[in-house]
Amino acid sequence: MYVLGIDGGGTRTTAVVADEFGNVYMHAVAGRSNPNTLTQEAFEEVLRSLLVDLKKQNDDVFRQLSLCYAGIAGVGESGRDEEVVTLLRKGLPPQTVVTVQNDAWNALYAGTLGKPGIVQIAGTGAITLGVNEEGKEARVGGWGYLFDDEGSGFYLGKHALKAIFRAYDGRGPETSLSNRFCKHFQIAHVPTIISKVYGNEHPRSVIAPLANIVVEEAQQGDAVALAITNEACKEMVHAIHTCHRTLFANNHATNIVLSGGVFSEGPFFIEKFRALSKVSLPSVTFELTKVPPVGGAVLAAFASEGIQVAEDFSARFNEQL
Ligand SMILES: Nc1ncnc2c1ncn2[C@@H]1O[C@H](COP(=O)(O)OP(=O)(O)OP(=O)(O)O)[C@@H](O)[C@H]1O
Repeated sequence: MYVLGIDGGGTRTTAVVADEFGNVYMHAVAGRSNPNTLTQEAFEEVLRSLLVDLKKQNDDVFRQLSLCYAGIAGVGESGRDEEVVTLLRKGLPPQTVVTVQNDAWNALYAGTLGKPGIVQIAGTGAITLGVNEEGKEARVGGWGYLFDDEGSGFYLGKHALKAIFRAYDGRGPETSLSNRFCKHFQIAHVPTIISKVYGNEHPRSVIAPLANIVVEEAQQGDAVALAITNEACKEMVHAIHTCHRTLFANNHATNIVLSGGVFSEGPFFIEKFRALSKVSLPSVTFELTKVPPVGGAVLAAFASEGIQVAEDFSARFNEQL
């Protein structure tokens, strides 16, 4: 069975046609596709060009597409799902069943390989989502960087900035983050960071990338950086517990997937998550995604029809992508 998976993000949109064995037939990339940050024409053009590109690559397979699952950023809360379904239908063969969801679901299935579970995403922003065996869905957090998004890159960066200014004043302990941030911004003194944060770029784009440094310093043993990452993990585990309680019995053997740039140093976080939930959620397992998000979209398409994929799906998919 041929399936089209689409991962529409804030920077680019990826589409892949694959089968249940993980064979990849077509692969196309276009610009960002969050409908809330694009004009209607620009949004339609991204999806149209993506489908035209795929069709050109292999018209024979394209005509046989059974399912299309598009996980698109900004879709869900905005209530624009139906509009996106209609748009995709225009460019797809008549028999193709189209499903449109928020792109966070791609991340879940990229880890659970199509099974129920929970995903904790921590990129620039953060959100917790899950689905159970009955198809019930739950979402916790991710309501915006100004007051939510605990555990995100922005959260880590913001708390680290707070800490270096406290250290500068003598209100808080010394931290290696001060030197690291000065080097990062190529400045000599901590207060000069202010002009960088309140400069021309959006503060989120300046603050979130500091997360790499925070995690590096935490791994090097800096107590302040370590406390920030520990607090972030506690917050995320709180969100995971809340989501879990809504969907599963306490002793359910749930897959909890960690996805997003903040988890690049996977084992460091997995260990913390395990320790924090050892008593409260003894049967859960934490894991990183096994295929890229677009692979998660393909898996979500199969899951939506109750189709089991081959055991070596991820290995073949990753090899062929
Ligand atoms: N090795 C690393 N260790 C810790 N954090 C990292 C690492 N690499 C990247 N990050 C952080 O991950 C974040 C970006 O992650 P990602 O690319 O998944 O997010 P995004 O797609 O831009 O945002 P979102 O998922 O919120 O839409 C940044 O805050 C960055 O600092």
